[in-house]
Amino acid sequence: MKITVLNTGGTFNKRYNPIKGQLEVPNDNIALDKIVKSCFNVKFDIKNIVSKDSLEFTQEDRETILKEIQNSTSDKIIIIHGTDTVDLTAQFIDGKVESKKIVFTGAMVPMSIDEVEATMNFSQAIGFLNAPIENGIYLSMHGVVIDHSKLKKDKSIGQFLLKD
Ligand SMILES: NC(=O)C[C@H](N)C(=O)O
Repeated sequence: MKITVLNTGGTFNKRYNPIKGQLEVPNDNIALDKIVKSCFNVKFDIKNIVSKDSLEFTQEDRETILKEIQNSTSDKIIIIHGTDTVDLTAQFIDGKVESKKIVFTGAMVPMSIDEVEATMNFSQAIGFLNAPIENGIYLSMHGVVIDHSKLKKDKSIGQFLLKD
């Protein structure tokens, strides 16, 4: 199986910069590389297209993501995205892409601080894409992979919960 991964930054990728004394979104794929090296049955094509906290995303960044999806020859795409505005990007993409299975994911805690949550959110996206699913725009967070419109970040508790 082949999966394209578009890395757009977010907390998933953040690492501590000891010189500046702060967490930063790096423009590399070190967090992802760590996970995919255990996926012996999947061939990944990983592309770093935006490296930002998603609170700083502009319309141009969302256009960049859309263009990458539309130009991709792959029909299975995972997008690593910051959790604060992943809903906005998923809504923007919705209706503009056909014949693809797109799964957005991210993390509340950087992979560099605690690997569990980021690895779970990403791995469940892989498992989902392994199944015979319909084309669509999905979100993979905190134990579910579901149509993006059905899962929402509760900012007061830092959890993605199913909408009623
Ligand atoms: N957990 C996160 O990813 C939050 C971060 N502010 C972002 O949206 O990039």
